Amino acid sequence: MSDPTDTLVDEILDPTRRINAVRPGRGAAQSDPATLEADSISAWFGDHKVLEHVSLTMPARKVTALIGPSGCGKSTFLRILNRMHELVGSASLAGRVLLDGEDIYDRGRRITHARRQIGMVFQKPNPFPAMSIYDNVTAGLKLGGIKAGRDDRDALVEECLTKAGLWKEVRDRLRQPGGALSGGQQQRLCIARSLAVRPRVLLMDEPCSALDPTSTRRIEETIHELSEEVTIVIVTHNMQQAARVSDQCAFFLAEQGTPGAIVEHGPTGAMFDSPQDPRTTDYVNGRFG
Ligand SMILES: Nc1ncnc2c1ncn2[C@@H]1O[C@H](COP(=O)(O)OP(=O)(O)OP(=O)(O)O)[C@@H](O)[C@H]1O
Repeated sequence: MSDPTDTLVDEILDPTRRINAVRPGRGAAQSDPATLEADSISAWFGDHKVLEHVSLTMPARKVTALIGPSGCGKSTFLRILNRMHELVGSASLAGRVLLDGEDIYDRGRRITHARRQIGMVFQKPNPFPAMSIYDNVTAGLKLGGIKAGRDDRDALVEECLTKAGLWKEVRDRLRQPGGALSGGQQQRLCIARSLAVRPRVLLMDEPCSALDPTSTRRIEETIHELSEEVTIVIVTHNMQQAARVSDQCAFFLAEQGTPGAIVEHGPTGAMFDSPQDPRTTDYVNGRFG
C-alpha cells in the first residue's frame, strides 16, 4: 500500500483545479459524479496474476459494493480504479478504466488527472494528527500551493465537513488537532479532506473495519448522504453493510489458485435475495469466506 499522503498531494497538483477547489457550489460540470467503467481488467504482481478480465460499470450517483473472500483482488481492483496499483513496483495491468467514457490510462493522460477526480478513503483513518481539523480539510489546497481567500477556505471547510457529517460535532473546535477526534470522527474528517478537491468518484477500502458499531453506522449514513454528490465504490467484508449502503454489488472470487474474477453482479436486493450463482448464495449467507 502506498502512502496515502502522496496521493493527496498528487490529487491537487494541477492548478486547473484551483477554481473548483476553492469555490464551494460552483464548477458543477467538472465535479459532477461520473460513471466509472472497468473494461476487461487483468492485473499482476510480478508473474502472479491476481485479476482476470474483470468488467464492471459503476454508475454515477450510485453506491457499488465490492464483496468477496480475502485475497480475491477487491483492493487491487479498487486501486486500479484510480491508478494507485501502478505505484507498486512489481504491478502491471491490462484493460481500460473509463471515467465518463475517457480512459484514465490513455497515453498522455497524467496520473494526477485520475487521482484528483477519483479520491480514496482508506481502511485506517489517516488524518494529519497534529494538524488542526480545519487545516486537515484544507491540507490538499495548501500542499498544492493553491491560494484561496480566507472566506473561500472557511466556506469550503464548512461545506466538506457538513457533507462528511462532522460539521455539527466540530464547528466549535476547528482549531483542535485532528488526532484528538475519535476514530469514527477521524474517518469522517478524512472523507471531508477527500471531498475538498471535489472528486467525481470516491473509493472506500473497508472504511469501517477499524471502527466501532456506532461509528460504523454514522459512516454508513454519510455514505448514503454523499451518494448524490459523488459516485461511491466501497470494499466491504460486512454483508449487512453491503446490503445497507449499496445500490449494486459485485461478488469477486479467486477459486483454487486462479485469478480473481467477478462471479456475479447486480442490484443489491437481487444479489442477496435471489442470487443466480450458487457460489454467491453460499457467500452472502456466510457459508464461506
Ligand atoms: N503489493 C503486493 N505485492 C504482491 N502481491 C500482492 C500485493 N498486494 C496484493 N497482493 C496479492 O494480490 C492478491 C489480491 O489481493 P487483494 O489485497 O487485492 O485482495 P482482497 O480481496 O482485497 O483481500 P482482503 O479482503 O484480504 O483485503 C492476493 O493474492 C495478494 O496476496
